[in-house]
Amino acid sequence: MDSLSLFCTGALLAGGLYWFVCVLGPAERKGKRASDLSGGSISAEKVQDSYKQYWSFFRRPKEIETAEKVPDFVDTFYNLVTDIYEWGWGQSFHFSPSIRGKSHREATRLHEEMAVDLIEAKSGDKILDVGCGVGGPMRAIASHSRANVVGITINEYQVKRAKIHNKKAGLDSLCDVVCGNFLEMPFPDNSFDGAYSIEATCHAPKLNEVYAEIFRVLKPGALYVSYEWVTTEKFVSENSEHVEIIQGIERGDALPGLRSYADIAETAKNVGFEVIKERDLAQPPAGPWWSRLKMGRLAYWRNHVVVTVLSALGIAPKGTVDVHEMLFKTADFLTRGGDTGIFSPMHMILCRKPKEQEK
Ligand SMILES: C=C(CC[C@@H](C)[C@H]1CC[C@H]2C3=CC[C@H]4[C@H](C)[C@@H](O)CC[C@]4(C)[C@H]3CC[C@]12C)C(C)C
Ligand SMILES: C[S@@+](CC[C@H](N)C(=O)[O-])C[C@H]1O[C@@H](n2cnc3c(N)ncnc32)[C@H](O)[C@@H]1O
Repeated sequence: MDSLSLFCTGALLAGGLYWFVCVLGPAERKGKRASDLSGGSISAEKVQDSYKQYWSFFRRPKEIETAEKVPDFVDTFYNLVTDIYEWGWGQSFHFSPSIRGKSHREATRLHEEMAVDLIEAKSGDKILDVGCGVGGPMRAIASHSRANVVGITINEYQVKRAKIHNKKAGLDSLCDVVCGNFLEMPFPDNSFDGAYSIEATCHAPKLNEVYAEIFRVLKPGALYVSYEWVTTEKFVSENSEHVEIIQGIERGDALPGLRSYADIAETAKNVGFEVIKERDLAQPPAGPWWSRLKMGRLAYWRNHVVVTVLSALGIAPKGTVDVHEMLFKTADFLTRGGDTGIFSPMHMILCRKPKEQEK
């Protein structure tokens, strides 16, 4: 081969690789590129070991007895997955019912706006986002209501990402983000006009602990809405397929054990809330929340090739392939959870902190 054809072949290969990674790579075109995938706050050389530690901790979620270690492992989980989530899903780390004629982006936004409408947030209010991720919902909610939103996440890397996004969106005057544990929040009693949590409190080993903490920081009369991950009334604990699906969801999503839908309102009442509304938003007429996952299978396969190539080239940290493979399998368990109807990621509960507190 002469040098000109060698050059042309090389240029074609490089162009093809660029197109595969940078053009096709970002499935949702939301700012993260495949070539930027990192282990969050974990240094590149420690990603593989951290993944192994995570996996051995969450392999058997029901057997986790060391509840106090959960937040640290949840933090590790989000260091490992945050970039992949942003790259392949977007800035809102949750599901939403699919809506005929609307894009995923629009359906996501409507699901987020519903939360803030339920808690009647208005301009000037101070609203708490419990487990805020990189702030997709926070930005939608702040621009919809003009309320001031303060988000809390256990993961320092997410704080950094959320602040960058807030600034880019011109919403940094309405949105603030702090790093902390939602089981011991760094906020005074009675300091928020409202609160919401979107698919986040499922990471708490004990739901009553996080609900009690939210109750503490809310002003009397304030509303709180949560979209909870639950097993539904269709889940049968003696059915081995059901158990396999639920355990698959737990270990691939850093969950210390999924709760039954029947426990949610009871827990809220036990910490002092009045329960105003409770509804599984996944129930008809809602379109399936898992159709987006199902439709994405081909893209996830392509993503896996991209991640494998980048990891082999030393661009993505070693271990990214394992993390991606875990997510690939988790997507399948979640889809099966949706198809069988035994699992819902959007069991909605709306609560009020009573105006007059009993002494
Ligand atoms: C609420 C939580 C997260 C919910 C979802 C946002 C995520 C659950 C599973 C994730 C994904 C699975 C497959 C990935 C795919 C293999 C990859 O190529 C691109 C990213 C995924 C689509 C990823 C995106 C986010 C999820 C859908 C939990 C953690 C409580
Ligand atoms: C699936 S993400 C959802 C993020 C966001 N609500 C959204 O919908 O985009 C769950 C979030 O809960 C946070 N989280 C989990 N356990 C936490 C804890 N103990 N304290 C604070 N945040 C926590 C994670 O860091 C992450 O930001």
